[in-house]
Amino acid sequence: MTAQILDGSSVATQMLASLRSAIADSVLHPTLATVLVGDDPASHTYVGMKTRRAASVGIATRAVTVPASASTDEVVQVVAALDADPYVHGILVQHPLPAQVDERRVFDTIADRKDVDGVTSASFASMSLNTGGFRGCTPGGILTLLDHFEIPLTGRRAVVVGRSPILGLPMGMLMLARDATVTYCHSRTSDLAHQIRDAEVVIAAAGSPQLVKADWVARDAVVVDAGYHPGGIGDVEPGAAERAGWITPVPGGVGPMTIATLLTHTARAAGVDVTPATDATSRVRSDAGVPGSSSNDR
Ligand SMILES: NC(=O)C1=CN([C@@H]2O[C@H](COP(=O)(O)OP(=O)(O)OC[C@H]3O[C@@H](n4cnc5c(N)ncnc54)[C@H](OP(=O)(O)O)[C@@H]3O)[C@@H](O)[C@H]2O)C=CC1
Ligand SMILES: Nc1nc(=O)c2c([nH]1)NC[C@@H]1CN(c3ccc(C(=O)N[C@@H](CCC(=O)O)C(=O)O)cc3)C=[N+]21
Repeated sequence: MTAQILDGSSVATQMLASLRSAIADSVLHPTLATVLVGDDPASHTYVGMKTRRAASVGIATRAVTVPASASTDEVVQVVAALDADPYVHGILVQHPLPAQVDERRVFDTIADRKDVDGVTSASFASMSLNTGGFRGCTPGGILTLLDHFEIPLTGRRAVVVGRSPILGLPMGMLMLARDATVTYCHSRTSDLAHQIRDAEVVIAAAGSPQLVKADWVARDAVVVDAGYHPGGIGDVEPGAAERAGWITPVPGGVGPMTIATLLTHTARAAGVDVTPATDATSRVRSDAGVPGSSSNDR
């Protein structure tokens, strides 16, 4: 049996279609500012993808680039100016920033109402405490995807591989808020294979190509591969699809959901009424039904 596909591309396309009509029906002109520090080619590619996708739904973008040699204060000033600009509704500061820049200070300069990427300390607290605000785009997009396919989380053993502040850490907190039993693995975890063999839900977000081996994956597990490496390679070995119950493809899984979530948040930050049906990111519901008991063959 091969896994069923958590098709992020198709869900993202539906979200973008609803977004496009909601924006067209409004008098508002949502604008997203992207801040790119340095000249990392991959980061330019991501920002380019976001810009094109934004244009396709009627969201304007303003791309700000800052030299790779910039200090923390210089980047903070750029973000503060965007905070003060009434024509900018959302701000995305592309991660990672150069080593000399204090990423946390830069993120925390973003005003809460403009934090459409969900990266500030305040947004992290809201995600953890379930008190509103914008979710992180990648973790929020993953949760929307799991909800779309009605994957239950309540009571399930979920393992997150990675604990970065924009992805792994908030992902685990969101699943905890949904009553999963969450375990974090990271670079100092000594028994990664064992942890994954025991997991009913695996979120791979380590940034290490094919780190998660196919034969670690439990039968019928839900596998979300957030890794994204050149050549369409994820953090999970492709053979995992032979064992998992559900799996995200790379490409076509988490990536498109991240962008659709970012753009939905941007429209909402501008005041566009994006109905909950098109966006589960603002909705917190309790899981219907009983968690599936996936049989581990160890
Ligand atoms: N598709 C999308 O929309 C997005 C995809 N990504 C992708 O997700 C991946 C992770 O991104 P990001 O969180 O920003 O990355 P970071 O490099 O910031 O964090 C990686 C995390 O993985 C952990 N880790 C690294 N190596 C191992 C290992 N061998 N075993 C266990 N844990 C490990 C690290 O542990 P420690 O804390 O101990 O250092 C760290 O917590 C990347 O491939 C990135 O490209 C990211 C954002 C969006
Ligand atoms: N502050 C911040 N927020 C981010 O959300 C963020 C970031 N920094 N830094 C970099 C990572 C990476 N990232 C991706 C988004 C979409 C795809 C995506 O759509 N990928 C397509 C592939 C498209 C193609 O290959 O042409 C897919 O997976 O199907 C990939 C990667 C967001 N990131």
